[in-house]
Amino acid sequence: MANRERASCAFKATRALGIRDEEVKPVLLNLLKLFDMKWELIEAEDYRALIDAYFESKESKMGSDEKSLMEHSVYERPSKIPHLEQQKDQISSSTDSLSPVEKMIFSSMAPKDSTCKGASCAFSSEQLAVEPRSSHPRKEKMPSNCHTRVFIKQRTKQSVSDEADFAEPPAAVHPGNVFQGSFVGSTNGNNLVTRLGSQCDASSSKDRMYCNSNVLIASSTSGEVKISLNCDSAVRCQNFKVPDFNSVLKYLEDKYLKTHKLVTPEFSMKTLFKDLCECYVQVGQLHDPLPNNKALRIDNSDMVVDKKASSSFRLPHSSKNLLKAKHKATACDKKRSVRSLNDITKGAENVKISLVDESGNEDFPKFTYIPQNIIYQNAYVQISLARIADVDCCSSCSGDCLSSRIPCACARETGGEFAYTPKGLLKDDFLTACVCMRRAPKKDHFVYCQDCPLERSKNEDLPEPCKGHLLRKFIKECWRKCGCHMTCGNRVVQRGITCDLQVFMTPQGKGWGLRTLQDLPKGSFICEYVGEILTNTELYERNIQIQNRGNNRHTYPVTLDADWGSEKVLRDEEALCLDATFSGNVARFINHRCHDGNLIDIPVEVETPDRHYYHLAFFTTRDVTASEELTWDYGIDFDDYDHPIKAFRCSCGSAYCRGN
Ligand SMILES: C[S@@+](CC[C@H](N)C(=O)[O-])C[C@H]1O[C@@H](n2cnc3c(N)ncnc32)[C@H](O)[C@@H]1O
Repeated sequence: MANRERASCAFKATRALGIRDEEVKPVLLNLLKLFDMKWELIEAEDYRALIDAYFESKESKMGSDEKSLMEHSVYERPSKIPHLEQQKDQISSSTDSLSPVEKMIFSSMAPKDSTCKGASCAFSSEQLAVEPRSSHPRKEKMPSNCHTRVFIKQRTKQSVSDEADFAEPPAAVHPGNVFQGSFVGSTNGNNLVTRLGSQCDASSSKDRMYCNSNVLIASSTSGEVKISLNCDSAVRCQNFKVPDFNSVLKYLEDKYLKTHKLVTPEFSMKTLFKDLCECYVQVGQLHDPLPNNKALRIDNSDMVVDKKASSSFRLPHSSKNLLKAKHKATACDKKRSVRSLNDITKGAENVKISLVDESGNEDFPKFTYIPQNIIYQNAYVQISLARIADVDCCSSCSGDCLSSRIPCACARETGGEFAYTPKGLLKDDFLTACVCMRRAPKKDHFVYCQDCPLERSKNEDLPEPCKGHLLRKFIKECWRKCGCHMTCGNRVVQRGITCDLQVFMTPQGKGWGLRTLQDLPKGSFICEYVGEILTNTELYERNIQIQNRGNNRHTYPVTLDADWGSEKVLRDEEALCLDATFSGNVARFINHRCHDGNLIDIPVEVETPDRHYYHLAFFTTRDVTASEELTWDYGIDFDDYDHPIKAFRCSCGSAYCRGN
């Protein structure tokens, strides 16, 4: 790959964390210099060297107040990359810059000439990586098979057993010993060093040299506590991969919850740490614990917190409860961490779609990701090649229909012209017509049902007359029976998502939202609205069930049937709707904006020649810049109090807001 491409990939990775390209650029240039243009060192582990360096540079530019604010309330920096640390050749060989506690840990853990021998590993002060406390990045070196470790630092004056928020990011994580032993404590003036591990004898420096120092806790009267975990038995496991620490914590938490371990009288911090080490080793061997299904349920149990965005060693909330720590409110309590998922689609789309919660407070959404519509139960969607007549397809075409002089049969729907440009964007005229029909509909843009299913759902006995349904312009894409290639320019929606999207927690209280991580020109296809296809009857029953459970709906079903508004009476068990509440794609996160949303939903006919079933696709109504939230007008009548789905109080921020 050329430098330019590699740089743009690096920016993509940092954009995913909400960092602007201009801020990353100087850091990237510095790193390239430092690493002698060795891109692979920067790209390793999802650009962690770059992200690390970015935060270091940010911290070094800040005043101390700002620094502590950042440490306590905004981001938690990703952890160091151990093997990169080894590669940096400017290595500090002294402990001068270490805090008293750090020095104490090093000097008590092993003598300076200690070595690594197979699985048994002792550290020298030079060998241990230390999370820099100063704003100046310090280069560290570690022995090759002792390349990871954990440091946990607490800034409050509590004892370690009260610890409930291990908020400092780990410097590195090392596969080491599963420990089996007892506490051994030693005091040194105002400082206390505690070691856990059966094979250690704190009184013997010789033993210490080769002992399997499993947990070392050091505290000082200034309130600083450091905990070092060493689980080096994992070194012996051939298939061990350094796990994400949040996954380890979740694993441990689940284990405890299942067995009610914490309520047993045997509970102690020692056993907790022992278990933590064991879980570390276990998760390190479970490389791909989840089957890569097309549709996987996302819930907290298979949540993997992205290392990049959340490498801090922080106990999940329920773990905090489990610890039952009497935790006094301190500045540390308020510390939040960016929590993220690397890909909510779990590989089901062409592109990864990340999710970030910069507030660090939210539960991840629970739903099943599906990349294509699925029929819930009774919806009658008839897809068959036999139903597509020759006039409904372009079987004699080849290659790219857009390049042919005469538009093929598939362009008939869009007035004999294709809806797309050769660049895959919606043509301006077509888009403008769609937007105008939506934002300034004329009388003749509405159709009225004789017996409206929507009104029936509001009042079955005495339905009001139909209020009218907006006519829609359709796109017709080429499909299987067409002779053209899959790369034909008239196949945009069916090729799926191609842009860089991210689900994020909106700061305006709208819940999760969707944003773009790249600039998007007007007319770009974003995604389809994917969900379960239900009949109107099924949707009605589902709404009642949701209400009976005392819940409000959080997703908005859309009507998916152009027969609505037709002359014939549309029966409830025929009318189709799309609901993404339980199963859906990324579109379920797109929030509403009154009138001037930057997206519009347009029906697309793909595999059926009629409009009983169609796809609903989102396109940008204007140029959209990277990091802008994507929104569309749900078409809600906020004054319709009889509507089966209660409207929310709108905080779209539009000058034309109808619902606040
Ligand atoms: C399709 S979902 C969008 C994703 C949703 N925010 C979430 O967290 O899953 C629709 C729901 O989002 C919220 N929402 C969407 N647009 C909103 C707006 N403009 N103001 C307030 N809440 C909004 C409402 O709770 C609505 O029921």
